[in-house]
Amino acid sequence: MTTTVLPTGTALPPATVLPPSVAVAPDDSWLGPWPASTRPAPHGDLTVGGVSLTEAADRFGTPVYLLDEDEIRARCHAYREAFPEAEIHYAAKAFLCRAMAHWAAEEGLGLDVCSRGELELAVTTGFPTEHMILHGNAKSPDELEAALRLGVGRIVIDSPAEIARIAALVPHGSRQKVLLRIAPGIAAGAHPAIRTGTVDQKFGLASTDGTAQLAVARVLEQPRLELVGLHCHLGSQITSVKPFVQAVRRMVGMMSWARQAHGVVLPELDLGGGHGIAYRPGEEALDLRTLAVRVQAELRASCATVDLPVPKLLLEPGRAIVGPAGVAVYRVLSVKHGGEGSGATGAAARHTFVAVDGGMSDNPRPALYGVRYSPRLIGREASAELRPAHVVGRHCEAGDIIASGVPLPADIRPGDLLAVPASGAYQVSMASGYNLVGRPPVVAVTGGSARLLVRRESLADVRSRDVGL
Ligand SMILES: Cc1ncc(COP(=O)(O)O)c(C=O)c1O
Ligand SMILES: N[C@@H](CCCC[NH3+])C(=O)O
Repeated sequence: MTTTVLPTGTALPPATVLPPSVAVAPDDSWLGPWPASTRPAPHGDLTVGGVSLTEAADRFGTPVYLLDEDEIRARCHAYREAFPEAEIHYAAKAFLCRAMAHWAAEEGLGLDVCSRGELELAVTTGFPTEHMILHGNAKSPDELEAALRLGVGRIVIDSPAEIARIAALVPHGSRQKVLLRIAPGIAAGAHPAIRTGTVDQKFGLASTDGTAQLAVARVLEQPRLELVGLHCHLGSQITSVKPFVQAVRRMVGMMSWARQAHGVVLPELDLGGGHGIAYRPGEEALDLRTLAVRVQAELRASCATVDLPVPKLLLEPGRAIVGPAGVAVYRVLSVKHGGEGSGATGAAARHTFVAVDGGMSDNPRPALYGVRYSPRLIGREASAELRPAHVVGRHCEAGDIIASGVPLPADIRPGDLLAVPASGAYQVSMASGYNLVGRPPVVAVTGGSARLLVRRESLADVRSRDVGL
């Protein structure tokens, strides 16, 4: 895996001049890397949601994450339209703050939560707990206790041991709705670390060796558990419809088995999330409409084949709701050129390194999965020719790389601003305290105004947790 080295394929000769027009926002497609509201503005600026990115950088400091509220709402709406009979639960792990929970609720989405933190933050916004699904391959006793106390709608059982554990927490006279997470034996997802549909990994119960079948029987024996359906989540950043169609077939097969073996007709099928987005110009996203047509048609057909009533479909998209709505803005802190000779890859090359004031502490995805982004200069007209540069973070690791070989003006310099599209998912939510630089603020933009949702983590925040000497 090439996560900590610069890929040799991007080592363009220093003299290579790329075509003068970088793919300029806005992208026509709502699945493009920039939010649909993105517009060019004077002096090389861009606006998103009517808000100037350079003004936002000045007002909130950098790095800063902007979320286009209308884009998020439109994406929630698009899911509801594409799957009119399904329940759509936004996967909070992609990004959660109170405003995000509020938008999801207002747009008629439920919430997939996987920790007590996510659950209780959403509860503080008044998010209805009956529209929440609790996940987790290792739920703690206090998480389960909180979920039951607060009335979470469904709990997804992810291991045999959980069955009796959850049942024991359900008060006398009531029943908890549960789904069983199945590992359907399908390999899909952009990186091995985010493929969760295969049978030999930590999520779900394998249907190939009888583990899942035994778990169905055990759940049905528990009078305080109501088995409402089966769940699977294949993985993340999947850009093809095929694995989802295959999953429908396998899951319906399993539901058919449950009826034959136990006489139960399970009313729900949860297919999880995993819908891929474009991170760079020209990259493919999963097409929502095609997904909707193919999955719903397969569900009807598979059920008809085994004479099962069509279950209610549940989906849990995270990235596809919030990812394309986010833009990260960084300030350049230093520009330097690598020396002649071998770099981290061992290949002879001389690269330009543009270092910004954030990096793997606000976006660990490049270091985790070897992915690369497509930053662009904002805030000044650049007449210099475009040359390939590596945009790197400020952290103490050579693998802290945001982009490789992206075209930037040859006179890029400290003080310049770089904006990175498709930054709404799994960046702020996976931000860390590395090097104690402080996690960045999150700002909502809509209708020409910007409002702070999550403030920057300060030295005072860090000090307040540090209680010993
Ligand atoms: C159970 C479950 N549901 C939904 C999601 C959301 O995935 P994505 O953000 O790729 O749509 C995840 C994360 O991959 C997950 O683990
Ligand atoms: N964190 C991953 C996706 C995994 C989603 C959680 N199951 C990403 O950044 O792409």
